[in-house]
Amino acid sequence: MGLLSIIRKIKKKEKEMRILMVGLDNSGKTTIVLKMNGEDTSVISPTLGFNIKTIIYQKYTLNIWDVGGQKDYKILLEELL
Ligand SMILES: Nc1nc2c(ncn2[C@@H]2O[C@H](COP(=O)(O)OP(=O)(O)OP(=O)(O)O)[C@@H](O)[C@H]2O)c(=O)[nH]1
Ligand SMILES: [Mg+2]
Repeated sequence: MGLLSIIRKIKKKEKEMRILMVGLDNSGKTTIVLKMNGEDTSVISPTLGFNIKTIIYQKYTLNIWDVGGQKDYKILLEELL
């Protein structure tokens, strides 16, 4: 199932949504976000805290929260979930 089908299924009416990227540190979360946005992925550093990137995908606005996977950020993640 593609990203657009998943989005359509979850929220048929809402055009803006928040996507939380979670996973272990060094697992490739930031790389995925950058790739989705067509950005360079040749130099990537561990995410400190979190970064928010807004991507317009067809008629949807996706606010992607890319959360650092290091154990120091587990408390932060619990707050965001
Ligand atoms: N071989 C390979 N390396 C990858 C892939 N995706 C990401 N990487 C590399 O893995 C490393 C970590 O990628 P990140 O995107 O920073 O991982 P992250 O999950 O955001 O890490 P944190 O921010 O620490 O939580 C980087 O050096 C990437 O270039 C992949 O599909 N294959
Ligand atoms: Mg990262």
